[in-house]
Amino acid sequence: MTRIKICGVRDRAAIEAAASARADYVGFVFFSKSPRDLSLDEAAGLAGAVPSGIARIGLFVDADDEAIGAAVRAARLDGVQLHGNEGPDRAASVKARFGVEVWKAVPVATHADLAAARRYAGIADRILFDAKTPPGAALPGGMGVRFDWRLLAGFDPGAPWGLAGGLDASTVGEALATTQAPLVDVSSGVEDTLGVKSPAKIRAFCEAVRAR
Ligand SMILES: O=C(O)c1ccccc1NCC(=O)[C@H](O)[C@H](O)COP(=O)(O)O
Repeated sequence: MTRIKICGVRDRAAIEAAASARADYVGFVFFSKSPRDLSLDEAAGLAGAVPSGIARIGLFVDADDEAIGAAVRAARLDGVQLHGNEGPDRAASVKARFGVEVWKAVPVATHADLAAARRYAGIADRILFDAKTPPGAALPGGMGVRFDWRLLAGFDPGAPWGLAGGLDASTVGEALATTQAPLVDVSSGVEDTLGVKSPAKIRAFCEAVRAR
């Protein structure tokens, strides 16, 4: 069954919607430039609202150990998603130090970008293929940008993986048919406005995935 991650949750209604729609993961963003950024206190409060059976993944962009450690403890994170320029050595170091799952986001625009993913095989617990945002973009992810999913057809990164970038309830079926992704990750596609999750869109997204 395709796994689902709802990224960038900021309130209990989004967590409840994700839980009732049987999402597998919720993502907490720890990146001050993001409209989805959470303080440690906010994250700790939200973590308490996540039912067992849903894993909490913290998203970081080139963060240091101090920042990651504080968030892992405050939000009792099950995993860390590295969404910046972290190389394989940094991914390995985060895994060894914090003992949580490590996901590495790999930005994709062309076929050549896929090769980068293999550097994380055997190190990252999951590789997340996300669209490369345009130069000068406000954020390196979470912007509803998609890439050509056909690039992933038949590609084996050598590790568990997932697909992100520009997914929503109306596109995820085609994305899954094209890529056979074992996990899909969505943020802006289940929002009403930037950073504000829609429980109805979360439910519709999960239903579209499960309908496959
Ligand atoms: O969500 C953010 O604000 C964010 C900030 C910095 C790096 C990554 C960020 N989000 C990543 C995601 O939420 C997802 O992994 C992915 O990019 C999908 O986003 P979307 O295209 O909006 O569905």
